[in-house]
Amino acid sequence: MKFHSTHLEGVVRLELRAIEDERGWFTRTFCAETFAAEGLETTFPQTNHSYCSSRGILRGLHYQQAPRAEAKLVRCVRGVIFDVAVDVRRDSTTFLQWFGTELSADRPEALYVGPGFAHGYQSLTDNAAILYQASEPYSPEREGCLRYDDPAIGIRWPMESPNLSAKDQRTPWIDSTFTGIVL
Ligand SMILES: Cc1cn([C@H]2C[C@H](O)[C@@H](COP(=O)(O)OP(=O)(O)O[C@H]3O[C@H](C)C(=O)[C@H](O)[C@H]3O)O2)c(=O)[nH]c1=O
Repeated sequence: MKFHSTHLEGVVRLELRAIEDERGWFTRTFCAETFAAEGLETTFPQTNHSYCSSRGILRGLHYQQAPRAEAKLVRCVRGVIFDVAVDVRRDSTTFLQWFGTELSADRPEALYVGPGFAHGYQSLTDNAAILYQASEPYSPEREGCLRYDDPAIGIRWPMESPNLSAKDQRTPWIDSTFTGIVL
């Protein structure tokens, strides 16, 4: 696997090696030793699988605050999604900057989103799904939310008028009182 840095320190694109044969292909999606050598989290006590029945669904953007700030290793396992990370680390030089990338189940790739980033994704096909490992257990009491269309962040999503959960619809835009999180 190859690790490609992004303009956000802590968000890394993974190019996985597909070993092909007449049956199909095999790829390793995680390796503690390799991740440790890259300075990435290596312990993922939880794995989540989320499915979007139709294109245009947008989940997020969510993050967990310290001491439950979590890294996520995201793989698209069905269809195609647009995956986004937003830097919410208070003292970061890229505070509130975002990175987005398309992930496809047909390509051996993943996105590592480190602690201190809000994460969200939009389904670009019907029946899209992601499988993602989290470095902290689910802690709703520590959850923070950013609105997908917050002008303070300016994310350019591929599809307009997304289908949101009630929780995400209720999420307000941030104002000057939002100072991010400290890890
Ligand atoms: C995340 C999570 C959720 N839940 C329960 C809580 C709700 O009853 C139900 C759906 O939760 P929610 O609407 O927050 O799911 P998403 O909108 O997909 O949220 C996710 O969206 C973006 C993409 C993320 O990166 C986070 O992992 C996560 O916040 O699953 C759990 O029981 N455990 C969990 O780890």
